[in-house]
Amino acid sequence: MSGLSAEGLSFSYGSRQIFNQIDVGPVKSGQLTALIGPNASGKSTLFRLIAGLLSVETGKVQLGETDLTSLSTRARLKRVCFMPQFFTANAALTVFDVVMMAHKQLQGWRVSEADMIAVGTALEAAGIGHLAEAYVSELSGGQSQMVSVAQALIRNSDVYLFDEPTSALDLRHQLEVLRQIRSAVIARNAIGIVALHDLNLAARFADNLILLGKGRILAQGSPAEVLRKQSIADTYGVAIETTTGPREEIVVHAYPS
Ligand SMILES: Nc1ncnc2c1ncn2[C@@H]1O[C@H](COP(=O)(O)OP(=O)(O)OP(=O)(O)O)[C@@H](O)[C@H]1O
Repeated sequence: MSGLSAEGLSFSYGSRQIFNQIDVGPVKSGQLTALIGPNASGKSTLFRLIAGLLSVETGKVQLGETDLTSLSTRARLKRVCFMPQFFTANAALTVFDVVMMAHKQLQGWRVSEADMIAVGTALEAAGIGHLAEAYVSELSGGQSQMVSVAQALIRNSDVYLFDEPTSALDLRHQLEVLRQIRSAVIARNAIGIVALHDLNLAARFADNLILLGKGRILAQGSPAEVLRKQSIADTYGVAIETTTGPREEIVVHAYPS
């Protein structure tokens, strides 16, 4: 498998056009890419189109040599794992149950000892082993988000799409979850894209950024290439200054323009 790319992608919700013939990527495997852009710029819609949860009007989504738009839903779901922005699950299930369901999805429901161990290990790795027996209806917003990340990372996919996986997390958990996502994507040589609003987290954890604005790809490249004063000012309507942090990462300081 090599990169993920979209060519000539068009999509509308009814009469409302969101994308008109856009090209995305190629997004490389074995590194983390952050999808950034203001509210309503189309990040979730782009993820849903890549995952096949929405159908493209024109264009194709290519994973290496494979045109994903030509695959069956089942085949596509096996290759592309999408973590949505909002967690939904049946309230009568425990955290262990819902992570097991994600693990067994598309594989059949015979649960082996190895499956039990895999889920327990995934929960420990996600730092939520202590929540295994908790009902999902009793979780905080941040705990639910960590369960969603565990559900995604237990899957064995070629492409992982995370829609704002840290929006409900405290500072420590933001860093921990992004570290975990980044290591998993690199270790599996997978394609990983994380939609983020926090440009500093994007600059720190992602190798490449894609800047989306008003349904168009405005920039793609390294944090230094994408986080430029003018493009951020134009896209977000704020003034920014950038400095270099202690780990050579770009740090964005934003001010109302
Ligand atoms: N089901 C839908 N029906 C109609 N319009 C929709 C639907 N979902 C999203 N939209 C519209 O599509 C546009 C892009 O929305 P999308 O959720 O993809 O943006 P986003 O960049 O993920 O936003 P945010 O950062 O606020 O989560 C918005 O204008 C939104 O109102």
